[in-house]
Amino acid sequence: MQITLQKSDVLQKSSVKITGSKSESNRLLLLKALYPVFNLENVSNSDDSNLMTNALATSSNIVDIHHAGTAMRFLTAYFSIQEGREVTLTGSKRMKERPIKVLVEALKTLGANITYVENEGFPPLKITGKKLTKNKVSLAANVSSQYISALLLIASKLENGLELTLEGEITSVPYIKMTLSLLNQIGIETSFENNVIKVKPTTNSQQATTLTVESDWSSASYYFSIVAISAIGTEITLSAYKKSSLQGDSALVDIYRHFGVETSFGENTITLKKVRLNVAPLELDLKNAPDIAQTIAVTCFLLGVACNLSGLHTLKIKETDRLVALKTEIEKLGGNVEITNKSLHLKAATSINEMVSIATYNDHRMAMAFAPVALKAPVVIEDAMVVSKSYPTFWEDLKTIGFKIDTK
Ligand SMILES: O=C(O)C1=C[C@@H](OP(=O)(O)O)[C@@H](O)[C@H](O)C1
Ligand SMILES: C=C(OP(=O)(O)O)C(=O)O
Repeated sequence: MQITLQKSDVLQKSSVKITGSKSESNRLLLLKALYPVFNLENVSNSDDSNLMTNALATSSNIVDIHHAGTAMRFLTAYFSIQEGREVTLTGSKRMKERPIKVLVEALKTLGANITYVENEGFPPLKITGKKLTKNKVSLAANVSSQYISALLLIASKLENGLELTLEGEITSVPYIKMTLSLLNQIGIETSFENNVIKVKPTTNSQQATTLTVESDWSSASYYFSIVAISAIGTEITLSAYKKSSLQGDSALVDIYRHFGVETSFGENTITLKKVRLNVAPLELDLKNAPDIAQTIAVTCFLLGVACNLSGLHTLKIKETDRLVALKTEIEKLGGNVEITNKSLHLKAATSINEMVSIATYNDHRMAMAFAPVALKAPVVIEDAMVVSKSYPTFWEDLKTIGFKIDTK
């Protein structure tokens, strides 16, 4: 489905309730399968979390997780310890291009039985579950933090726990810390010192408790962008959020101050308000928050502000090569972008082309990051339902805050 977003005015004051974090949800769903003593509230209604729920519930020996990176990586570890079960874990065409060797090698070092069904180093995988007897492994930490989180999520089920040594520069660190915090919340002991993470084996004494997933900060980023390019005084209130978040993308609060957006915290809300017009060029390292790179690049383009974004080395192996996709689509709108393997450089734009058709490359974040363009010029978003990967009601929610959306 293709949609046309018409030039529209965001309501001066509006509010949106956003679904639970898909990162927190997919960790907690897996932990609940391992320790069925706790209840979850505000679980994400995203495709990726529904896929995770179904994959954990099925008894089928073929599990297809489509585009869901966290599900692919976390379930590789999960099925490795399901003794006596044989599963082929597969995904979309793109998933078969997203590397998984670092995780597979680490699990094999611990004793897992995993083979590649098609191409060496990539899904699909045939996993024969067994008891893993080793407890020490080193792995590269500069490719994807999801490999590390996957190992940590099963670590307390190994008879001697786990000691992970992280090699190289550690990428996406807040996601690793999120995993450790969630383990701690259900009573599992961990430590993270220098480049070594230790997880103690469980005593099976987890307390029954209810854990509430905070809403998704990456989804909130699109509203930060909308407020940033709106008139002074525009306010959007989002729920349910808290000040001490486990999600690294809560760095949005500091980052968008640069764009004249002030954030205030209510009891379980954040209110974003545009307070200042002048914006200086931006230099930013996003290695701790890769998922908001697209949002920020488009905000800068729409504000006519130059930016140099670094720390983007993981973007090439996500839902699409996000660096190439950003350059292509921003340039269709009239922007000037240079990219390397790990950075993006945008020149200050002076105008914007109308009725450009934005390709989304099976990437939810391409569709959502370019939606704010409509505030400057009418724009077409191709394959718009791609947003369901993380935020299925995105377009409905945009309508409630004043966007005009025509469906074709
Ligand atoms: O652990 C997670 O929930 C995630 C980790 C990040 O991936 P990388 O560590 O591969 O950068 C992030 O981009 C992804 O959307 C979610
Ligand atoms: C990269 C993402 O997801 P995943 O790696 O889990 O597919 C994302 O949601 O931006």
